[in-house]
Amino acid sequence: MGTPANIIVGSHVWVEDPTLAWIDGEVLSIKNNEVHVQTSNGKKVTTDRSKVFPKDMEAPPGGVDDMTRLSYLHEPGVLQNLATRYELNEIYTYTGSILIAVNPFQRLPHLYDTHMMEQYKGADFGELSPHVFAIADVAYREMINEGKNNSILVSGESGAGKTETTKMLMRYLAHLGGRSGVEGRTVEQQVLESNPVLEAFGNAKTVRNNNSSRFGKFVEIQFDKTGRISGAAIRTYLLERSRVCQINTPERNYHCFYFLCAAPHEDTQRYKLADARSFHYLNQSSCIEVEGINDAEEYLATRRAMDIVGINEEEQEAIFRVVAAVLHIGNINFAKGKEVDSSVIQDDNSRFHLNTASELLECDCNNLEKALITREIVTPEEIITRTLDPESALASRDALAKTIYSRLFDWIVEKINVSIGQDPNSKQLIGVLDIYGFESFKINSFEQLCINYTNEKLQQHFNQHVFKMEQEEYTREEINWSYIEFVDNQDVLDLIEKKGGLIALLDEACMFPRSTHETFAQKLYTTFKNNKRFVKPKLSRTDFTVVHYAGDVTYQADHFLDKNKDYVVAEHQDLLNASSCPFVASLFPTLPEESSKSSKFSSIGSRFKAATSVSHGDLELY
Ligand SMILES: Nc1ncnc2c1ncn2[C@@H]1O[C@H](COP(=O)(O)OP(=O)(O)OP(=O)(O)O)[C@@H](O)[C@H]1O
Repeated sequence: MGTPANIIVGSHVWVEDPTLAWIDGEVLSIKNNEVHVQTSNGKKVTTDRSKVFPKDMEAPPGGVDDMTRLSYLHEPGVLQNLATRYELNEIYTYTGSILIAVNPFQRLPHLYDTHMMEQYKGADFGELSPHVFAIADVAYREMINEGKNNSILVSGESGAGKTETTKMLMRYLAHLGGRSGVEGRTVEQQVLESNPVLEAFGNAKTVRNNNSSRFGKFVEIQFDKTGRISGAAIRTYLLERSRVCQINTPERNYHCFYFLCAAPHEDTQRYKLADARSFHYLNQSSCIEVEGINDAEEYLATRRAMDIVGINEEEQEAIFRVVAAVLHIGNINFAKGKEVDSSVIQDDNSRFHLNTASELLECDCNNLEKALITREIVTPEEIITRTLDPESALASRDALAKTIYSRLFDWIVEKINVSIGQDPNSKQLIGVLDIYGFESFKINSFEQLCINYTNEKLQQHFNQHVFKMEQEEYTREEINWSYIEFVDNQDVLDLIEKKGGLIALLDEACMFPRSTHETFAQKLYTTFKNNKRFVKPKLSRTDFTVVHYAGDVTYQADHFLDKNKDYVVAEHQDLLNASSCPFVASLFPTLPEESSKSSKFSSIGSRFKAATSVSHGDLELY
């Protein structure tokens, strides 16, 4: 990064610090590659020359509003600039045409009022202080003036402020393209008002964020010829299904479960609900209440928001019935049956939850029981019914809960789209993509691979467009510059998405009945033995490391096969398709003959691969 500066005795520099990340200081002496630095907090540090970065002593005290104006574009310089501005409540900073937002963790209403919106309307980019409105304004103006579709990408780690930023972008676009004096609710109002509904069903408290979105979102705003908003569509992907059945302290399950348990008595009674602590899907974590969230109030607010987005009373009733059913399903436990590898409903308590779940889903209770503890195997000659041991029955139970919940979420998104309405004649659109940033945890699974793969794609987009564009501009303007080095990540993408790559091998493993996560991992080890971007960790039989552009991430292959398979167990499909509740039956429509005969497996990884190319297909990204 940047040009290596001449560091001599007396130079002001930055060195790494274990607690502060970076600390400034002065070079005392240099021996070969060893640099001795007196830091500003009174310590003496010895470090390698390659880890010492020059400090710009002439940097303005309030920082610069565009990082490209920094004398040294290195990590400590960038962080120092952001920190200086943050101290002054300047949360936005440009890097060329990219906006960096630092979460203020406090409401700053003056930044987002109508007066502010008016200021940014039509202002030249860079004329005013960096702001999310300026980004939306460029996207809108270019669309109007040049007829270009645009896409704004909002990325960052969990809790960084993506959802808030997306809301501000939408608000500003609604301000520019909104219609006044239209009867009823306008498209833009509906898009904004759909947020509380999506958040109730798709957000949860995580370690980092009390209201973390557990799905990716692409909002497409359509405009008519005059630049007025004429339609919108929301596409969501990769809802974290595992959260429905498994959570750890201090996280929570999806908000709607707690909202419903805190609903007025007549509602909880109708769904036979009790305290949230009595449900297995919620009490695996000791966190039931969240500071700042009043579940009882949120329940009513969610109902109101559903009214607004066109989900009628009857549909709301059905939605919450399904949510309650998922909770009851989670409380069904199994004991060993008389026969080998068989199971029975554990006790009266479990039977109560089984009965209640079947009442709420309006499906046959015996069939529900059968669907949980047996599995039919279709062979060319006959249909064999196999019993499941208690462990497999639990897995079957959780699979059912996850399927029901994710179908419910998809239904809600679809319903919002229908009620907002699309404009089939729209030729112009602005897309806002709110996507998780790069993730690397202690334990990384299939979800992290999908997320990091998307980020590799986005990184490549930046490499190809932003860096190249900037460099071409410098060359055109004959500015003397040194190449900004960027890491080409095509080889990581090849490893993941190419024919014979990671996703293809995973799909292949999912199709062979005898594959296990061990055989899958072994296949990866042999196939990518000489791949620079792939590492087999020592002493591990199932972990693998991918050398991503942002760092190494070690994935645990354990649940990859299951997580990649998006299939509905045939018994579950038949059971719910036969529900006498039209709403529940509509979540499980009869499959066309063709696909029901063939394998029901559809790969989430491959779908994700397709989605990442669609979402930034031919759109211009910011
Ligand atoms: N511009 C802002 N002004 C005020 N508060 C903000 C702003 N941006 C973020 N926050 C605060 O930070 C919290 C987390 O932000 P947000 O939910 O947008 O993060 P996120 O990046 O979408 O996280 P996740 O990926 O977990 O969904 C918000 O609930 C809000 O309290």
